[in-house]
Amino acid sequence: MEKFFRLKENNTTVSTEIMAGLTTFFAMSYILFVNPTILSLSGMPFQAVFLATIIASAIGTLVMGLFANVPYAQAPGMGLNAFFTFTVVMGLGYSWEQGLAMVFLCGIINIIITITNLRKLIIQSIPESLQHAIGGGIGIFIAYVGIKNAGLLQFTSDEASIVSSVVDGDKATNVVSNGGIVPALANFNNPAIILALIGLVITTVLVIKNVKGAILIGIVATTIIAIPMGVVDFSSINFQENSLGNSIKDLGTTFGAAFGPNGMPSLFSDAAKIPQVLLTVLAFSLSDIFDTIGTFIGTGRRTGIFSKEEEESVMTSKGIKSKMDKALFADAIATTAGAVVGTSNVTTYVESAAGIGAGGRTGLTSVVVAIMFLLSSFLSPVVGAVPSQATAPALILVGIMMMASFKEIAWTNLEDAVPAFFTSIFMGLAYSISYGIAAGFIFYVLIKVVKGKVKEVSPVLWVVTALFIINFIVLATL
Ligand SMILES: Nc1nc2[nH]cnc2c(=O)[nH]1
Repeated sequence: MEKFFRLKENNTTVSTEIMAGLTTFFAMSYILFVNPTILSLSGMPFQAVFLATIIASAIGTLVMGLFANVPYAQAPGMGLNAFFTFTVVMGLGYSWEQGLAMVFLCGIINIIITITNLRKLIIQSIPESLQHAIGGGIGIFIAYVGIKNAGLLQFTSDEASIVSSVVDGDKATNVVSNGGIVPALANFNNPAIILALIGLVITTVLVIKNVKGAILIGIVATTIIAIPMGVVDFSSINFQENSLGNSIKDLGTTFGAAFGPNGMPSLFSDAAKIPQVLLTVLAFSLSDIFDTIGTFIGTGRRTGIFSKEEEESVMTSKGIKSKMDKALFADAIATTAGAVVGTSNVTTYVESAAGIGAGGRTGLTSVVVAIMFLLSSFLSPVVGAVPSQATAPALILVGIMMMASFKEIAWTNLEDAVPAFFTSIFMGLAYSISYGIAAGFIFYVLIKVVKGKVKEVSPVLWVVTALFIINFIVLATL
């Protein structure tokens, strides 16, 4: 174990890595239930997506741990599963099988740009100030995920602002609203939100006091407190209905569906639709590629998981040799594997920062997360019992830690501050890592042009910025 993961060299121990793995797993375990909920709205069977989520996350996370030896975990991303269901299937009218075929193509593009060093060129082209902004922005993003999961905010939409809604019986299951939706502080009048506050206080105190395992202790303590408060009810767990047998039976429907008659072949049968198919694959790819790059730059820099020398060797070395190369490769193959089993894009999760914050430094952390994913195929009801209010404080605190990158940005110089704002704060508000990066790039290029400093914009940055603009125009007109 010591030799394989080089624990001593990375200043860590087996117990720290296990604690970090559990922390990351519980911080991201919501995806086991949220991903099937979102993707099943596209017509995919819930139980099949549940198992596909586990299989794809476990494969991606294991490769990350065993091949790259870094403490990152993977799972289907929350931005792209919504894009899959609400834009590609419901909006553009593709079948979910065709959607999976597009995700598969996106995975192949990811693999190609990773092994041909194109991804390194892209990373190299991101200006230093924007790299720090991405780091701090991911802090805002993850803290915002935590604040929302804790239930600290409520959103009210006036009727005129509702763009579309899905209604099931007398219940709206999905509502899309424009800017007329307004966030506000929630009312502290129910046990769930009071539990979130208790969890936040416990975790803050433990973190400030530098207690070992603070974040995981916070999650466990909050879950235990949730039982007498009635937020978690173990007696209502239905082991029968959520059995592994049921999920395996259903998996046959999604496994390989990307290549069935309703999938890949039908995607290219109508020549008139091919441009739209290619642009949709481009939208998937841009978002996926920049999400991962952002997550690695944002979380790896500050913690030293990817050292300065490592980053430099990434730029000069050929092939897949450095840790970062291997991590990017592990990320690239996970989306492809996910499309085969039946889920939208699998990506490196920002929640990995929670385990890194708890001291995780090697692939052993990821192996623990992968084992937990596999175990949850048997124990899904128990995993589901950890309430989101218990993991939310971990996300908020880790987000705060990541915002330290902001100190590297010259906020008083508007030439730096404007792109940094869009890359970071807007990333959180738009709830998308890659669209934050896109907005940051666009304003960076604009400002350099206006200032007569065009030479400072690398060719790769020009191309990527142009692709993002095309992407936004296409999404607006589809
Ligand atoms: N990097 C990343 N982390 C996530 N955690 C939850 N959803 C996402 C996502 O889309 N990207």
